[in-house]
Amino acid sequence: MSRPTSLTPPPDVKAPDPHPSAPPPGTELGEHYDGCFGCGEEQENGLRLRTRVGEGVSVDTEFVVGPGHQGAPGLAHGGLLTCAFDEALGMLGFLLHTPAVTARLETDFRRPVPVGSTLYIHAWCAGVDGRKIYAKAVGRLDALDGPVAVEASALFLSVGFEHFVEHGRPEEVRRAMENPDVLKAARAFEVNP
Ligand SMILES: CCCCCCCCCCCCCC(=O)SCCNC(=O)CCNC(=O)[C@H](O)C(C)(C)COP(=O)(O)OP(=O)(O)OC[C@H]1O[C@@H](n2cnc3c(N)ncnc32)[C@H](O)[C@@H]1OP(=O)(O)O
Repeated sequence: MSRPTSLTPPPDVKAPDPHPSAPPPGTELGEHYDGCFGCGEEQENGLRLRTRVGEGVSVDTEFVVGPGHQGAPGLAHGGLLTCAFDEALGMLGFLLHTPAVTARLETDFRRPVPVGSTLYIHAWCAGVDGRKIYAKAVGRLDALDGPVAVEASALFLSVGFEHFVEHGRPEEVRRAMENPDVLKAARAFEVNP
């Protein structure tokens, strides 16, 4: 089946406000699940990214590129850079108060990202149209106003928590639901849409 390719919201769609219960700017959003490759503390080989809430529906994520993230010698692997962007963009759902999954993600690599550098990723929501969440992100090298190295555009789709329960391997889903923080987040989304 052919899919629309546009990652731009329809012209009448405006950037949304954060949900009233969204944490204020400056708040560090913890890991959403300890086994997550992007942010989980228990994921041995993961990126362990940390994300802070920005103004409006936006977040800031830092990716410190280490020797374990190489593609070419001394340079970050493009797939891992895309992963860091997916993680940052995925966190926007928490400010909109809806669990959401990536449907489409396009990454533009503008400059090589060397090992030892920090990528400052700023991600924001450009619009919400029904279940569709249009999001953008830019990653700058070594400073908040550093040169642009990577840009991304994405379409996320809001899903219910049943998406994860139905599709995830039962062992991990069960273990995640035993974590009071995950359970609390799931309940908050369910009772306070
Ligand atoms: C228990 C622990 C919980 C922890 C929670 C943590 C959450 C955070 C995790 C964060 C981790 C980081 C993030 C991650 O890594 S998320 C992991 C990577 N993503 C996935 O695994 C998602 C896999 N895909 C799906 O599950 C389904 O395809 C989804 C749910 C996305 C849509 O299937 P669904 O049956 O629901 O919807 P639909 O097919 O009727 O489509 C609806 C509309 O959308 C349009 N459309 C669809 N696809 C595309 C596309 N590719 N391009 C353009 N448009 C697309 C479509 O045309 C239609 O438009 P319209 O005709 O209405 O105009």
